[in-house]
Amino acid sequence: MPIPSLSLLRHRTPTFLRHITPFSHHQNHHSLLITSFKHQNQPNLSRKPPPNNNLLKAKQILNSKKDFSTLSPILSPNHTAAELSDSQAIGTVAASQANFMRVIVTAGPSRSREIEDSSKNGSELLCVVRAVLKKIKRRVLVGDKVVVGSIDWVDRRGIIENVFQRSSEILDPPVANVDHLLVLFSLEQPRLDSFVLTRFLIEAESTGIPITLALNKVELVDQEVGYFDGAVLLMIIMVGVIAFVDVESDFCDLFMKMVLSDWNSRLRSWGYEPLFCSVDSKMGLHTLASVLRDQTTVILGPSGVGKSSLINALRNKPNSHDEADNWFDPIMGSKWFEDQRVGEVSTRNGRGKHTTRNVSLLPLGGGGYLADTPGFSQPSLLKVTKQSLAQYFPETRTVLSVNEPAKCTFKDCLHVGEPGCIVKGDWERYPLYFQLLDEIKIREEFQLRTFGTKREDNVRYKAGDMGVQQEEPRLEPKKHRRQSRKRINQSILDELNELSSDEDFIR
Ligand SMILES: Nc1nc2c(ncn2[C@@H]2O[C@H](COP(=O)(O)OP(=O)(O)OP(=O)(O)O)[C@@H](O)[C@H]2O)c(=O)[nH]1
Ligand SMILES: [Zn+2]
Repeated sequence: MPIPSLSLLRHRTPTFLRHITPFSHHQNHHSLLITSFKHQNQPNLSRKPPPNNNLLKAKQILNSKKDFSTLSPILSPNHTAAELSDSQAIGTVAASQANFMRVIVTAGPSRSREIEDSSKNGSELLCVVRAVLKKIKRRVLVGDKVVVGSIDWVDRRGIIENVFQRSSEILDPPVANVDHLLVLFSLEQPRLDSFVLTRFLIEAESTGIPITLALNKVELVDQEVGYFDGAVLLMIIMVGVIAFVDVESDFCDLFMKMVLSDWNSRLRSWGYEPLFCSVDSKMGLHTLASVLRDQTTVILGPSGVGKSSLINALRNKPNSHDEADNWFDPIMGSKWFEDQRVGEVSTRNGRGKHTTRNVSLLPLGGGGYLADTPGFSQPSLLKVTKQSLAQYFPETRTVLSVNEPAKCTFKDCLHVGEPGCIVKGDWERYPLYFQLLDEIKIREEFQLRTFGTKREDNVRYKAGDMGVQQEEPRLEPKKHRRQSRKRINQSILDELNELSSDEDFIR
């Protein structure tokens, strides 16, 4: 069986998305921090404490009350604005440009004389990152919730002093605290393809972040007569005649409804409730706007499906009379949040031209943020293992969780027809599951041969300081760093391509 997707991978940077558990990120970078914290807080029983230990401790506590950005661990989510000094605020990093971060204030100091009300919420601040954070290599990402200090409210400048614990993190584009993924496809130009859609959905599912599926360009469906073959087309016309519709005017409408309802029922059987929309005809945009409200959403989907167009439409249009629209107060002359560049779809292959570049969180009218991602033809699925694949298909996930006590006979069942397997083959995407499973198996076998271990097992967990779980690379003696990861991934892809062309040859 050919593996059509893989040849495309060669030319594109894959999108890795990952979802992280609290405390698991940044551990490598924070050994300095954690050690210093440990020495302050854990009594050293084997040695007599220095006489000024208590004083030192008290001073630290005082300091951290006044300004909680001293050398302390990542802030926990329950720190509140009440602990802020007058020149501090809490905000969200919305964009990063060279050495500057654009922070949008979400909570100002509560007892400030200058800022008596909460009117600073929504203010854009141009910030640099405090030198010590750079020294200890604490990366500040777009999406991070941060404490900004030394704020000049007139010039809108500040210094990022500390970062809050992240609830999630995706890798490409690097965005923290994403709470929603919008998988966007178009019905036409480029035409919706169930395998490509499945790859994007699996990649999105593997992050654990909630997903909304939206299908754009619905108005193009009635123009694309090639959608059905001749026989089906004839049937539709006959149905139209039988139903006494005015074929001239209503044929397109009927045709569109049939296509949409066909996709609707298919996608529902996959476990999704698709939203149909059109940036051009503005259909479905209000529904989308209300789904996105007050969340940080990252849009992903292939190139040319209309991600940038949708962002522009959502940001410029619905509810523009709402007061909530004015919550974002940019610095005069700021341009980073302005319209996203919309690409042209290549007339030759119906694909977009990869116009999206930097990642920014664009403030939405009704509250919340939306981030664009560059459109890739295929996500790599390099984070998905053959054991985890089934749980990223809602169809099998449901069966597996409903039958939790029963389970499959074998612990490591891959659900490909083993005796005693509770996953049956009566679902549309079962063949796609097989196809992806084959691809992942080949990749894992290759990794096993090359690394001597599977990629997932390259990481081991140990209980670190303060009970924090730490990730550590498990390196095979003398085996590590033989080849760069990039080269190994490239050779996996090369091998897969060879395999698929061999199979073509056998046919
Ligand atoms: N007919 C039609 N065209 C649309 C619609 N939405 C977007 N387009 C067009 O589709 C093309 C691609 O749109 P973009 O917004 O650049 O697509 P994208 O997904 O951001 O593409 P990348 O940036 O390459 O990932 C542009 O020519 C848009 O005008 C729609 O609802 N209907
Ligand atoms: Zn099974």
